[in-house]
Amino acid sequence: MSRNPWNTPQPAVMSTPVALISSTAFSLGGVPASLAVVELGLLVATDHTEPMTLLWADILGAVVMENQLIVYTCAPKASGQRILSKFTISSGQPELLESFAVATRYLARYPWDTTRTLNEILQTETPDRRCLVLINPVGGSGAAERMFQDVRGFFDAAGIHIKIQLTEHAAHATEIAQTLDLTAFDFVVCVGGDGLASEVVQGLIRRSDWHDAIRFPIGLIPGGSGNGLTQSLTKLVNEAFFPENCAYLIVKGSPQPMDMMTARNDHETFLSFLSLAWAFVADVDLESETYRLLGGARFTVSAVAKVLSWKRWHGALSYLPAADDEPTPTQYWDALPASGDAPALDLLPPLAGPLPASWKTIEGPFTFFWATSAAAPSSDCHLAPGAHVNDGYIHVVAVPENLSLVTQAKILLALDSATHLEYPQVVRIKTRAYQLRRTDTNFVSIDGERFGGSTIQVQMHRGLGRVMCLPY
Ligand SMILES: Nc1ncnc2c1ncn2[C@@H]1O[C@H](COP(=O)(O)OP(=O)(O)OP(=O)(O)O)[C@@H](O)[C@H]1O
Repeated sequence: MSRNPWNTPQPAVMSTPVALISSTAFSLGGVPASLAVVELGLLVATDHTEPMTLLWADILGAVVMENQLIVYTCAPKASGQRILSKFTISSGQPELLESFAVATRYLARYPWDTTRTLNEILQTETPDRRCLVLINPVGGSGAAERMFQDVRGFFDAAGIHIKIQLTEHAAHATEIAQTLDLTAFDFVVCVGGDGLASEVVQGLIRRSDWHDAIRFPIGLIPGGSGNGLTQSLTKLVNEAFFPENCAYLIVKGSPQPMDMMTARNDHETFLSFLSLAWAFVADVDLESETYRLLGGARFTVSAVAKVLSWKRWHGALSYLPAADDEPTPTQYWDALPASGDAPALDLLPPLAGPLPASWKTIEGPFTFFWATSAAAPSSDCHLAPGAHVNDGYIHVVAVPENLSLVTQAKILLALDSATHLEYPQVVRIKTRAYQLRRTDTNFVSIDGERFGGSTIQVQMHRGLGRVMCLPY
């Protein structure tokens, strides 16, 4: 169950609301109206209509224009998609309008707290926020720029100042993140796929101030072909998966801890926030580049070609098993001081050395291997139901055996509905550190990016980074 305070079911109308401020000096559509700031939202009433409540959960902000209070809301439609709309109410009393606007902006941003007095709220101008918006113009089907224009209103309504920058080439987002003045913005928004966000993460972790930089909050709008993190986040807080809802999570949200993993081979390290795919999935992901002109269909075409190729991947998975009764992993920053050149790798054995006695090993051949920190490493694949972006665990889903063409196809098709776990050939493992030793020389795919090496080790760091989201 989500602990998100905004998402608890709320009645549209309060029966006995206690008002923080209320006034009858308003008019709505030319008829006298009353407006009250109550626990659930703004309560509006006229003599001619049923009272209605604009919920704080849906309100993004408010401004005063001439003699009007304009409240921006984004209640979801039946499909769950949030739609930006304006509610306007008039009054001839400018100070009253301003009081309601200040209180609305405050309560739209911070959940109701009875310890704050009206005076405190009215004297606290909610600070504006600033964000850098990075857009990958070639991500997915190339529609990221237009997609951001469609959701930009959510940022404006919430009073967030934005600076837009289009990425001009591969690795541009890494360069930007490496030199970004972290004091100039409150967070960065990536409009693209997981690959764009991954580039930002690589830039942040390569800085000399990495221990501050890696906690710089990242928001995501799904404008790529692989949008696993946004899919996983929306699921966690019971939001529908639409670009508007992802914008809502950013503007109504605050920085939330996000697990990250260090992957290493014998010559480099890579910081991942989502997943490592090897075998079938990695080959399909990386080879689908060849079919980019086909848009989203490129993955299907690439997958069919790969199933028919009858390829198998040889190697061994070794991992630190998680005991059922082990204590919850400690958040990285609670356990370790901000020191060293990079996140500490205390759970991994030397790359060429023997494995710890407590580790287990599964030998291949592997047909399927995907390790994820979130439930959905890709928007249409519910790989590890129940996995949480801040549970401190890596969830490995693998098939360490040969499969018939038919069973392989059935398991792949079952990923969408998470029924793949019902197949006895599918193994699910929970771990904080693992090693993959393999004979093939293909790249694995980490958050959509290529990574090589015959031996790859991965360690989880619980809550190392931060993502903009509603509390989860
Ligand atoms: N202007 C650009 N020109 C070419 N490549 C770019 C540009 N901007 C970003 N990229 C590259 O695009 C890659 C993929 O981006 P992104 O994840 O946003 O989209 P995607 O369609 O989901 O990608 P993927 O190919 O991983 O499925 C990034 O890793 C980045 O290197």
